[in-house]
Amino acid sequence: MMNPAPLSGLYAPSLALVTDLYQLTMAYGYWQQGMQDREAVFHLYFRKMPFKGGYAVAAGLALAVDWLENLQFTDEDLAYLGSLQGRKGEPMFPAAFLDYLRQLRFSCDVEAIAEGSVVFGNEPLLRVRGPLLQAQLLETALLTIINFQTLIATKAARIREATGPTDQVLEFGLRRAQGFDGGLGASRAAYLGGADATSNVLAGQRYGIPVRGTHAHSWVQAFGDERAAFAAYAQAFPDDSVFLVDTYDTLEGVRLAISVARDMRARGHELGGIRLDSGDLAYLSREARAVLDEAGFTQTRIVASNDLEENVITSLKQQGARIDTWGVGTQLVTAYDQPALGGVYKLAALRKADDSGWDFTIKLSEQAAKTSIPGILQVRRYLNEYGRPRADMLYNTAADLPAHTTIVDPADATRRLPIRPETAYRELLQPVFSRGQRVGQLPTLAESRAHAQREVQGLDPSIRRFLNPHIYPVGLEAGLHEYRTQLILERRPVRGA
Ligand SMILES: Nc1ncnc2c1ncn2[C@@H]1O[C@H](COP(=O)(O)OP(=O)(O)OP(=O)(O)O)[C@@H](O)[C@H]1O
Ligand SMILES: O=P(O)(O)OC[C@H]1O[C@H](OP(=O)(O)OP(=O)(O)O)[C@H](O)[C@@H]1O
Ligand SMILES: O=C(O)c1cccnc1
Repeated sequence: MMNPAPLSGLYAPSLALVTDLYQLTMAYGYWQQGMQDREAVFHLYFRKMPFKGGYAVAAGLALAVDWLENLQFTDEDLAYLGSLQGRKGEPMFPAAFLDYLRQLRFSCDVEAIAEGSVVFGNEPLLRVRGPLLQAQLLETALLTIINFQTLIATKAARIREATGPTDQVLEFGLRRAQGFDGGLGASRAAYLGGADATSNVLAGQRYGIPVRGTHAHSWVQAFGDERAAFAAYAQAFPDDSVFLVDTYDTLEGVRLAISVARDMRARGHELGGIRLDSGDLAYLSREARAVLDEAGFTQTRIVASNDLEENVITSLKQQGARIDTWGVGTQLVTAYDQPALGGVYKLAALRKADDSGWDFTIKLSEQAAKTSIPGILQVRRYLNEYGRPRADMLYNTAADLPAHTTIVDPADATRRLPIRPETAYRELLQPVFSRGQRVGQLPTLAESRAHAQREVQGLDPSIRRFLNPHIYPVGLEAGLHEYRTQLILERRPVRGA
């Protein structure tokens, strides 16, 4: 089926108010202090791997780019901000500041990891460098977009891992999604992460995702008689019919589907498939396959749905289920077992007030893993002799990199991985905006999807497994590790015994 070109400009006109109030109060404060143009560097990253998995799939960059390109405060936005009042009834933001916001145009540098890339905890997916006020203002929207997209793309990749590469995965989640926007975003991310199609028609129009579907139980109920319902559906879609066979008795439903399929075949049409939506899907699919094959319908597909997710799919496969198309809704679009990715956006460097260099900043935490990483970071992915990811190193691009680098595990500094100088690598953060202007072309959604599949398949199976996956090594370049340790020691209050 040909798909029309996707619409662009999802976030036009500007959605500048997709932010938390505190971003705007800080912006006002920076402007008042004359700090608005101090150059700053922020990193967006998550710490804990979603779904206790071994990898995540980066997603959302194209949406973030769309939002950034359209970013400006409209007259309506400014009128609303002008109407906000403080506790004593005074305007929260003075007119001069609103005028400043009116002329504000996005002018940051953005580097990002391509959508569909496999990523791990602590790695900046995005690096923003630019005027402090602006770079700070982007935090909430960037996190909203990247957190959700990455979460759902990762869930979809896991479901794809369970089904294997040749089965079909249909995303059926819209009705159970967190609202229209949640459903639309989830359909995009699910496709990027490995789903083949969606039932969500708006996502088909917006993003060019193939749309697919079967029919509901209500269709059968409306006819009362299953055979009549199937025949009527076949009349409407003689070459695109999938019959839902479990409204009354599943195996009887399969026999009726075959009876209608024979009539269809006599008229030169083939039944596309049947759908199972309840009961023991392993048993019923095996039985259905046997009956279909026996009747000569070996190409008729078996679609299954009913609260499916990667563990159930894995179990069904192990039980010899003969399902070749998986309809997955609730568990995928809501990321049911982990409904949020905890990505953060942290300030890592600030130009000195006298412009004589950088101050690298750090946020301390009781938990060592939560202490931020200072610097202007790049992620270098070292590859093994087969071109597969071996280990990732975060390093500060503003410091010299020695010829012989060593990766230090920030959770346990005694764990070190020396890197031979000839080891092949890729730099994952690539320019997307330079001073607010786009750099290069973004891949299409279908290209990012293909990239995701190559990336996940390029990982060692020990990292891809669901149960206690092997932890992929991600560490700090030794010099950066030492510098960070020194900053922590300088900042941490010393308490005597
Ligand atoms: N053979 C199986 N092994 C493991 N899990 C299965 C198997 N068959 C179905 N499931 C899953 O078990 C869960 C519950 O299935 P069950 O048949 O009880 O569904 P249900 O929704 O309660 O049934 P119904 O739709 O008839 O009310 C679903 O997530 C389903 O995908
Ligand atoms: O189970 P999920 O993974 O969320 O997949 C979507 C579900 O939505 C439909 O059920 P619903 O009962 O809403 O309608 P139906 O009459 O079409 O089955 C469909 O039959 C699936 O079971
Ligand atoms: O087309 C289907 O079979 C479908 C669509 C949405 C939800 N459940 C099933």
